Amino acid sequence: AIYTKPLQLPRITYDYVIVGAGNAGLVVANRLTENPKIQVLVLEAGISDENVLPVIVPFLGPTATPNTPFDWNYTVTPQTNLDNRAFPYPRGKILGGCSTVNYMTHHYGSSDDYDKLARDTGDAGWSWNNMQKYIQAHEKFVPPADGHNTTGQFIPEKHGFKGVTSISLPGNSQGIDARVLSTLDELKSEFPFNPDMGGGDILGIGWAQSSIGNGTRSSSSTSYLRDANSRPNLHVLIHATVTKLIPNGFKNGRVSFGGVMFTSTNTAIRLPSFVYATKEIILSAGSIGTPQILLLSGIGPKKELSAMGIPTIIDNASVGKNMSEHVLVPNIFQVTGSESLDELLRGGSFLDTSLAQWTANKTGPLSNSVTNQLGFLRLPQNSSIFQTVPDPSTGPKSSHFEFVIANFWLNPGISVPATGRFFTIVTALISPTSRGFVKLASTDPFKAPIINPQLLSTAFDRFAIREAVKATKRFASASAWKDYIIAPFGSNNATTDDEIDAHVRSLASTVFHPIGTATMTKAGASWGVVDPNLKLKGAEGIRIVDASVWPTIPNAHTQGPTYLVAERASDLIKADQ
Ligand SMILES: Cc1cc2nc3c(=O)[nH]c(=O)nc-3n(C[C@H](O)[C@H](O)[C@H](O)COP(=O)(O)OP(=O)(O)OC[C@H]3O[C@@H](n4cnc5c(N)ncnc54)[C@H](O)[C@@H]3O)c2cc1C
Repeated sequence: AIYTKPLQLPRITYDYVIVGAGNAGLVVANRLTENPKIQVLVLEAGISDENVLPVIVPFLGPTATPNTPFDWNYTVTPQTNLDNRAFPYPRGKILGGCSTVNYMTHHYGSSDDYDKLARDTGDAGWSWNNMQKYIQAHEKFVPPADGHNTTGQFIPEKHGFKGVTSISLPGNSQGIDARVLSTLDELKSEFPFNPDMGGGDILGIGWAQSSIGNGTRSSSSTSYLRDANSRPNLHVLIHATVTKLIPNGFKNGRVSFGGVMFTSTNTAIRLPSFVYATKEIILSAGSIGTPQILLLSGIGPKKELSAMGIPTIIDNASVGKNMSEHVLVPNIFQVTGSESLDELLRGGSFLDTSLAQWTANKTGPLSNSVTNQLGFLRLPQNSSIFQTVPDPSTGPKSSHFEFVIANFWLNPGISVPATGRFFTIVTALISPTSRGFVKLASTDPFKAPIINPQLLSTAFDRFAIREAVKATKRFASASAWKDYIIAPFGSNNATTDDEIDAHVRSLASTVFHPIGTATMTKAGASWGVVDPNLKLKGAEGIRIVDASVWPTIPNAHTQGPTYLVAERASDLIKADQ
């Protein structure tokens, strides 16, 4: 059941308390309550996702953030290498977390990502070989909203059809789809077609897969929670902000945790409440929330904690560090004709008729995510940067940068101009070597932490994103675009390296894929926050299950890898029962 006030809770002690009803937390909640004897409470700071149109209608996804009631509304610190710009850094504050507010692109990364994770943690359980079975558990591949013939657009053997979360191919074909395919044919040595990037082979450009079913967003809330919500042993409290983890003694020579302190934002007086876990507390508050709660609880770098006046319970220098992100640069072109979808963003009659169509039968442009085709590409092996920097990709099947192709103005944070038609090739840096951090700005749990991803702070990152932008120019020079693209828009007309760097610095932000702030490492490693079983190092009773545990950012939009981590985490937790 979903409760809105602490007084509605049926008990104060549960087997497991999960902090955060987000992407990962609701997977664990579902899997653990498969056993009717296990009592699970999930505490979520955000609101219910019911009847919130921007999070239900796929194409409206980008309007779900920033600066909305279901966003944490964070801002990154001014980024030195991006003209000192600070910009919004959305995170979902709603049932389903970021899976409810994201752009729905869905896949799992390269098989190399998982094999590297297995090597780095010394645990073969994280290898691609073992992790693939969780795709079957997680994924319910369904027909696209327009019911078109999908032969040749994906490889069925790579997918699950009986899992929980609906995944589909694009539900509304676009005028540019054929132009993209023709470009892949014409320039196949640089931009090969990938018949299916949903199963570990990500290189090349192909059809996007999205967490959409029946023309509607499929989030961890609409799938894992809805699936399990009628179970009497699952309890979810919303409007509940967790402020601290409470120790209850020592076990096996380590500090043991059993209590969770939280404050309801839905009561007249904000007083702390307490709940208890007899088995484990599962921290699933995401890459920003998880380190914030650890630090508020005295788990983190002693120097930082002491400076804030917080007594150190576990001195761990890695908490909040190793933050890694995919840098995003929109490369916008002006186009002719009326094929582009910009009118939807301008809110005129096209939006009205599209919304009426979506309401009537969940089809049309609004039933789709922002992209029909995307892909992952490598820098050439003889690139000059590799003379001084080792290849940071997770392996030969992994990429250095990504293209996301959108038939409209896709520039997160900057509104579409009042007139004009646009086409965007978004480039993203997929193998960044920059590392940033999250740390407390205040001991007040209701104050946002300091978030500094330190984007483009290495020579490799600046080189790779520059080369990615150059690649978009070669892509757009194919004959398929000759009668469509009029000219590059604004700073996208850059040609020299210096001009491209200026274009990047002035427009770059991120794909909102933070990971690494509670990194998983080998049990005896000198750094890291959790061990390969996702248990908090130096503690008993706490596991961390969310995107923050990834040591290296996967070759994916991060919801898919987060789902797989949460599925395996559920098995690890069950194995200890
Ligand atoms: C705008 C945007 C677009 C994106 N687009 C895509 C995309 O297209 N495809 C893709 O794969 N990925 C995308 N991502 C990234 C992806 O959604 C996330 O990486 C992933 O969902 C993170 O899952 P998580 O479980 O780690 O965290 P979350 O899903 O963020 O879950 C954390 C939960 O914990 C709650 N919480 C935090 N602190 C507290 C607290 N103190 N007390 C109680 N509850 C708390 C939060 O409210 C949230 O519900 C996008 C993200 C954003 C923000």
